[in-house]
Amino acid sequence: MTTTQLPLLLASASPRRRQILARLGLPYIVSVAPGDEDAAQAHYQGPIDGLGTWTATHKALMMFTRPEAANHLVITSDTTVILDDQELGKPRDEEHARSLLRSLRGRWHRVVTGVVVSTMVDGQLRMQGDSCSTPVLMRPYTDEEIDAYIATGDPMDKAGAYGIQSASFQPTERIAGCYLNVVGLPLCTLVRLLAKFDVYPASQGDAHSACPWSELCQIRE
Ligand SMILES: Cc1cn([C@H]2C[C@H](O)[C@@H](COP(=O)(O)OP(=O)(O)OP(=O)(O)O)O2)c(=O)[nH]c1=O
Repeated sequence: MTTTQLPLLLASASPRRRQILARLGLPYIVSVAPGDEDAAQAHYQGPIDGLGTWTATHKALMMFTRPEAANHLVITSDTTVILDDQELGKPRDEEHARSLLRSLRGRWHRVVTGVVVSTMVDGQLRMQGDSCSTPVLMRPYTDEEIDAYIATGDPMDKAGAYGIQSASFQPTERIAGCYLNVVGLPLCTLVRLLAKFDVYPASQGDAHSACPWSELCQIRE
């Protein structure tokens, strides 16, 4: 079987990633990689910008412990929010969310998403990974806005405790790169990785946009 014929499996619990991947027009199934990502990340010792790709690789390896991953093209990714060379992670609780949002207020930081595409065919693992980095400037939101946003529950499953796509909070003032990367799955990076397996999108994206996939995917929650 060639990799072109392998069905896609998105190994992710993130509803955003599911929505974004659908834009390629390719059929895919979804499963969730087992394991504790935080515990795994505690062993990481490389440069902070490599953490996303390292964690996406870990998620792929965990996924291949499951029988459903065999004979699939498995997509994993991990989004990290980096402020002053520190990875902020997801909030542990509301107080942590408040402190993360205060530390980001009015500041430029980076959102780095690592993406890995991999296959296990006849016991042979093949893996391609890369990352995408987007500088993001937060607007000077007030403490009251932070509290109102936390009350929605939205920050709790998100790196850095924010969703750029939040229509009510709208936390960012400017971004200098890929929007979908911030939401969790840079299609530009993914399309490049899929091409290494001879898999190409069924849909074309908006060929006139700087990133052909960005305009299509302005997800709002
Ligand atoms: C910064 C930012 C992050 N996020 C999300 C993307 C990711 O879902 C999440 C970061 O956590 P991840 O660990 O990357 O992903 P996940 O745990 O949600 O899903 P899985 O590991 O199963 O694939 O934060 C946004 O939705 N908007 C944003 O603006």
